[in-house]
Amino acid sequence: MKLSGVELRRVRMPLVAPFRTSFGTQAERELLLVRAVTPAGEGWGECVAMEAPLYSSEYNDAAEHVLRNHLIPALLAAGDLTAYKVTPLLAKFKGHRMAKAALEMAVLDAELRAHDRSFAAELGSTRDSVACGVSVGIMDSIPQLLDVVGGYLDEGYVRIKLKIEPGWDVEPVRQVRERFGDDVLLQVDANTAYTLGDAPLLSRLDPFDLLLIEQPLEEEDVLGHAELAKRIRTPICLDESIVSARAAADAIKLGACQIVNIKPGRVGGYLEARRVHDVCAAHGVAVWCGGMIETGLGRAANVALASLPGFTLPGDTSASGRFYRTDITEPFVLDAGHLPVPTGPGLGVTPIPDLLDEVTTEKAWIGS
Ligand SMILES: CSCC[C@@H](NC(=O)CCC(=O)O)C(=O)O
Ligand SMILES: [Mg+2]
Repeated sequence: MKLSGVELRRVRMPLVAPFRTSFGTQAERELLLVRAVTPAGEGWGECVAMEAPLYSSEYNDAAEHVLRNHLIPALLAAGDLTAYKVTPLLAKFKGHRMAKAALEMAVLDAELRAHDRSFAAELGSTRDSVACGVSVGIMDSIPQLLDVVGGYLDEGYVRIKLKIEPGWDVEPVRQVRERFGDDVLLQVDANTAYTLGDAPLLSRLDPFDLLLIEQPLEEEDVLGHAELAKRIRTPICLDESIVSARAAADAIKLGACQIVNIKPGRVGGYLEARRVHDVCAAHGVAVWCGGMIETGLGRAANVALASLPGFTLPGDTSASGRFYRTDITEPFVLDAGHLPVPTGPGLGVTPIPDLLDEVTTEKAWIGS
């Protein structure tokens, strides 16, 4: 199919509550949406970069700039286009995986809608719903944390993930275990906040039977994670370090991780995310679907991805209401701790025009 043009939208959505991680606190989500227009119809993509380069080197202004000036023009010039051609066509541009992922997602959505085929069918889904975990930010106090965790368990979430950082790690985990027991599936995410020298501290998490500790060290310290894995019992899961299927294979071979958090935006798209899934499955490594506070668009695609066979751990595929009072699509609502896998063509969801316009701060058209 031919790409007629692409609309870029900057969107700003308030969060229901501030979300604090080891790299900062967010009270709203600024993000970039991509609408790919073809003669056969249109498709939507969501860029998961943040307002500032705090999670990774990407951020919204840079994603918009590289899309507008390099990535979209390359696809406009390509003539006949399919989603599977996007990565090879954009390979000459280094990095910018989240920007590339958003563009590929929009082209894939347009193509699948035109063929009346769902993301789930295309990716290789084997389930019609996925078990959902929830990510809990760093709180002002332990009592506040326990209230929030209790609320999510009452809502039916099947797994709790606690954000940690030096000074907020062992004690919150101990208190959650004491209040809610040993049967709750519990894990922690450090977002690179520790160093190998913290191994003795991190080993104090071992008695709490955590599913995993996510990205304790900085993203480039793969060998450090391999060494840490020898010093603590809690399984190590990598997030920020895994930027491609090749990076996953290397990290697994080096013993740097026993579990992988897959985020399509971080690895350059849903097609590469499936390759990461396949590489991990080949090594017997469990994966789960991470989250980047997506709108219902990215959430729909993530739930489809999370229904592949190797996704054996609950992901951060929470309901729309975890972060947003009003989503820009029909909201994803938890049902007995699960979300249904969208079955409609493409993403299976589309933005609700009035709601999207309410949160749109800028629009730009690139194309004919
Ligand atoms: C937008 S930054 C959030 C990154 C963080 N994501 C979450 O904690 C899950 C957020 C979600 O549920 O969408 C992670 O490192 O895993
Ligand atoms: Mg993480």
